[in-house]
Amino acid sequence: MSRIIESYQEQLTQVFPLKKQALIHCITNSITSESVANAILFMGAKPVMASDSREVKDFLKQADALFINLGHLSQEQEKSILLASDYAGKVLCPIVVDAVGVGVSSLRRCLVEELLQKEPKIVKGNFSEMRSLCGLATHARGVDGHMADQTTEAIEELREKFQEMTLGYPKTVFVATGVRDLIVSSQQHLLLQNGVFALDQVTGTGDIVGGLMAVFLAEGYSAVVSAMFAISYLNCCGEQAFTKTKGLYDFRNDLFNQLADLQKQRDWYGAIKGEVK
Ligand SMILES: Nc1ncnc2c1ncn2[C@@H]1O[C@H](COP(=O)(O)OP(=O)(O)OP(=O)(O)O)[C@@H](O)[C@H]1O
Ligand SMILES: Cc1ncsc1CCO
Ligand SMILES: [Mg+2]
Repeated sequence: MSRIIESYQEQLTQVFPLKKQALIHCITNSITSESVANAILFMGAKPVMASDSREVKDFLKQADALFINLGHLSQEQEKSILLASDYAGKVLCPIVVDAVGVGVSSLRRCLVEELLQKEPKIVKGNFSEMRSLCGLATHARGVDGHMADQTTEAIEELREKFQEMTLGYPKTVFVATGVRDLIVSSQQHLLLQNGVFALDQVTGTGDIVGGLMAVFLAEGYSAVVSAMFAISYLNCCGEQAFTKTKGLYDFRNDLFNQLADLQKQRDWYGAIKGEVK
């Protein structure tokens, strides 16, 4: 049994089926919006994708968590993101920020820095995005993570930077995704090891995992546990899908089937691999 399972076994055995049909307000990119919405639905929660600044507060009043994804930023979306994050901060609605493309655009970087002031529960991105956010050298190109930013040395360097970040932002958990996945809070850090390469080849898997983190926050789990559940569940679904399918599009479809189905197996978490420190 892995250290991760040992440490979180009680919560892992009880997480599914989800206890409330949480409403997740997503301000996300139009490229993968449908994937994020269906992933949230297939998990057993409810998505709403509302991003017009004139109505964002009305939707947020009903929401149990807010997912902000910078993937397809526009002036109007920036306005909505700032309004929504202000309001969520006031009503204590948990926020996940997906810092898509932050390594490439200073506009996005400034926005993430502003969002950090709103005390989001989780700020995530792939290794290239998160290294860049922390001021480390990066091979960030477009919105994809680069393998050179995920070597053991690069991961260790980022872990130290994340720990520094938690001194300034103690209420935020920092997460980097890729072949391995790093989760760092002011108290502890986790390094997860599940998943398959096909998850990197299908667009939006990072966006989905951000939406799933918001689902678990809405269910009342801590930020570390929510990040771990989201990544581990998606990656176990990916492993299952990969064994069954031939082409990438079949893989993508079966990944969604698995999101709905794997949770029905009591021992779904048995394949989780990783370390806790
Ligand atoms: N090569 C890989 N091996 C195993 N798991 C992977 C691999 N690449 C990505 N993953 C998993 O896929 C999910 C998405 O991570 P990734 O780093 O690709 O996000 P991303 O770059 O933000 O994706 P996108 O921009 O397409 O939404 C995570 O759960 C991660 O653990
Ligand atoms: C391809 C792409 N471009 C901006 S966001 C996005 C989806 C992955 O986040
Ligand atoms: Mg991403």
